[in-house]
Order: sequence, then C-alpha cells, then structure tokens
Amino acid sequence: MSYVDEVLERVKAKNASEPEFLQAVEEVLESLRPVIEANEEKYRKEALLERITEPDRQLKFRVPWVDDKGQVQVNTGYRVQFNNSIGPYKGGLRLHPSVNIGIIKFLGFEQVFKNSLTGLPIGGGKGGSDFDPKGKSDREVMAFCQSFMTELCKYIGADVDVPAGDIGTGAREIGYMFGQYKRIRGMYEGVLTGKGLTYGGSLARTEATGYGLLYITEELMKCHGESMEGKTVVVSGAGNVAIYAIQKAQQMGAKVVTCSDSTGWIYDPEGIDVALLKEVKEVKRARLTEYAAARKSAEYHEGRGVWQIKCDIALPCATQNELLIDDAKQLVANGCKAVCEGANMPTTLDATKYLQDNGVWFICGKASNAGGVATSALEMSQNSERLSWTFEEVDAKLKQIMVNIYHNIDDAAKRYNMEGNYVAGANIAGFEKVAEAMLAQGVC
Ligand SMILES: NC(=O)C1=CN([C@@H]2O[C@H](COP(=O)(O)OP(=O)(O)OC[C@H]3O[C@@H](n4cnc5c(N)ncnc54)[C@H](OP(=O)(O)O)[C@@H]3O)[C@@H](O)[C@H]2O)C=CC1
Ligand SMILES: O=C(O)CCC(=O)C(=O)O
Repeated sequence: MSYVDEVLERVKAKNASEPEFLQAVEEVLESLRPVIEANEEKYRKEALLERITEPDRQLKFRVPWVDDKGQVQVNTGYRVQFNNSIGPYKGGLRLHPSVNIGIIKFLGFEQVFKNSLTGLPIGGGKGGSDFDPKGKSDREVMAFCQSFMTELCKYIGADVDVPAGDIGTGAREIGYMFGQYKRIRGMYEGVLTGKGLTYGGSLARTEATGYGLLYITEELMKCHGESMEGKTVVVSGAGNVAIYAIQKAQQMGAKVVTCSDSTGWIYDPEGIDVALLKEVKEVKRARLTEYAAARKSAEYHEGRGVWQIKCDIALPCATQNELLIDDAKQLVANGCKAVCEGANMPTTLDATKYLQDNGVWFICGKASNAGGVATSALEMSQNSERLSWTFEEVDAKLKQIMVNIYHNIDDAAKRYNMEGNYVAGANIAGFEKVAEAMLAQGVC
C-alpha cells in the first residue's frame, strides 16, 4: 500500500467522527501524491505525514458566563495548535453553535498550508466555541469573551499563538478578549489580530480577506487573458469576507448580483448596494430581509440558491460545504468561468472535481482567502516594531502577496505536470515549506 493510502486509512480510523477534518486531510494528501511518491522512503522513515496530520495539541475547556437574566450558561471552548514549524500558531476563533472539535481541527489543518503560502512566518492554529453571539446583548457577549479568554490566555502570546476573528468573531469580540488578556497577563502585546485601530489594529485588516480574494481572482483572470471589467459575479455570505469581496469586485468594474445569510439570499440584478449591506449586517446585525425591504431592485428568497444565478465568476464566502455537486453542475451549465473560495472549504470534494473536470478555473480557500491571515501577520509586524503603516502601504503589500500566491501555486502545479490544477498547486506549495522546516527541526 502506498504511504499516502496508509496514512489516509490511519487518519480515517483515528478521527472517524470528524467528517470535515477527514475531508480536509483527504483533499491535501490526494493532491500531494506525486510529491510524496518522489520522496516516499525519506518521508515514511520520518513519519512526516503522520506528524503533519496530528495537531501539536488540542485544548478544550469550559466557558461559564452569566446571561442578562442572571442565569449561568456554559459553553465549550477550543484551541487547536496544529503546527508551529514556520512560526507561532496563527488562526481565527469561530463563535457559532455548530462548532465542535472536528470543525476546529479541519480549520487548523487548512491554516497550516494557507499560512505557509503567504510567505510569512506563521504556523497554523484555530479555535472557537459553540457560543452563538446572535441575539445576545453586548454585555452577554462581553461576559462570554472574558470567560473564554480567562482560560485561553494561559496558552497564547505574541510569540506563541496569536488568534484572530472568524465566523461570529469581529472587532467587538476581539476587543473584549484583548481587554481581558491585558488585564490578566498584565502585558500589552500583539496577542490577537483584527484589533481596533486605537489599540494596535492594522488598517486594511477588516477589508483584507475580501480584497485579497479579488486580487487573486483578478490575477487569475488576467493570466487567462480576461479582466474583471463587466463580469457578473455571484457571492454567498453577507459577513466580513463577503462584504469586502463585493466592494472590491465592484471597484474593479464587475457587477455582483447576490449575497446570502444563514436564512436566505438576495438577487439584486442592479448590483448589490454595499453601503446598505454594511448598514444591515455590520451596524444593525439584522437579517437580509431588511436589505430587500430597503431596495426596490432586490428579491429576497428563503433558504439557499445563489449558485443558480447565471454568472462569470462565483465566490463562496459563507461557510464550509455550501457549494454542492448540483450547484457545481448549475454553475457549469450557466457558463461560469471561475470559482475562487473566500470561505474555508466551501466546496465539497465532488463539486470541486466536477468544476475542474469541466474547465472551470478553481482556486481553493487556502490560497484565495489567505489575504486575511497575511494581513494579520502584517499587523503582528507593526505591533512588534511599534509602528502603524498607512492603508495604502498595507493594501499594496496584501496585493503583492496575493499575486505571488497565484504564481506560486500555478508554478507548483506545473512542476508536477498538473497545469491549471490550483488545488494541487496550493497544497504542494504550502506543504513544501512546512515539510522542509519540520525535517530540519528533527523529531518533534
Ligand atoms: N474573517 C476572515 O478574515 C476570514 C474568514 N474566512 C472564512 O470565511 C468564511 C466567512 O467568514 P466571515 O465573513 O469572517 O464570517 P462572518 O461571521 O462575518 O459572516 C459569515 C456569513 O456567512 C453566513 N453563514 C454562516 N454560516 C452559515 C451557514 N451555515 N449557512 C449559510 N450562511 C451561513 C452568515 O450568515 P448570518 O449573517 O445569518 O450569520 C454570514 O453572512 C468562513 O468560512 C471563514 O472561516 C477565511 C479567511 C479569513
Ligand atoms: O487572521 C487570522 O489570523 C486568521 C484568519 C483565519 O481565521 C483564516 O484564515 O481562516
């Protein structure tokens, strides 16, 4: 049996109840086959794949907090420190009722390769809780965040592990967590990214994931002799990534006609009004029905459905496994040319294969949403040198990083005779650096 198959079997047996983690591992190991085959003896002796698929450590802890009625509530907190071969653990905190250890492990595993692709010295980790910030008062969110950080602060630090935002964790939550870290540890350090601009945050971090997604999409189009100008784009999600992806796509001359949230979706043939979307989602934290109520050209539909709209480019920016095989078939039938993932693992394995087999240019999230964590690493640099760069400086660095990622993944795919397979290219290019660092550091 090949080394890849042996490790895949072992990972499946050990993590049978974690489907998202298994999906993420399968995607990576399948595309690494040619790299592993070329180095099979060495990697097997060093148990490299066993080590790279096993987190350095998994923290799971109780998070008690008091709600507005005086009732004690208990949530579960997680931090998976996956791999710090190339830098301190780095990755967001997800606050959503669906969070469990398998989801945090898949996100932490992906983060290892994504962070490597940025070219910056950051390892991979992820965390979060099954706490749902929706419908909670600011005081309740603060009580949760303070309790969460009271435990987490024992295991993180500016040179150890630097968490950030993800689904359900935005500037408000990062602020409360930063305050509690400072209070308990008595240290003012860049222990979190995505901080507010008055206390160590970086300009352009808010926009970075969405803008970065469009910078790499633009480069992809350019390298295929196309541009963003006049293209019709469908986007899912209506959160941080989606909002700034829509904004940048429109600045590039494309028309974005959809967005969605966890209850429904909008079709707006005149183009999404970003200012209105920001007002509804960032300020009021309301449902998309409020967007539709305020905009004549918009249709609101319950459930899911953005992928049925005819488009040139599709950008899934909500959550994992939101673009399924039937959606992929619909996109191909409608003539979609490119799918670039803003979310983490939004496309199922069979949908990815269908898109690739049918000539759709497909860039996976590890590469295409890396602009967020890359800008977090730029925030860490600014914190270390006690300086703040301008928006233009950070944005220019972000753009260059995304263009470099495109060419690195394209080159990696070509080196292994898989031209145009950007999933394989991303996994290979991300893996090579981490593997080399792990081997250089001995058995650890
Ligand atoms: N923020 C960042 O910097 C980065 C984020 N990502 C990834 O991007 C994705 C979106 O994150 P982000 O924008 O930060 O998160 P937000 O919480 O800001 O927004 C998430 C959006 O997706 C919707 N959503 C969440 N879960 C579901 C679901 N099960 N079905 C349908 N819609 C859903 C939410 O709907 P509702 O409004 O109803 O909650 C919301 O509109 C995630 O996969 C995240 O891991 C990747 C790289 C960096
Ligand atoms: O900015 C960060 O550190 C994390 C971003 C993130 O969670 C992600 O890339 O999925």
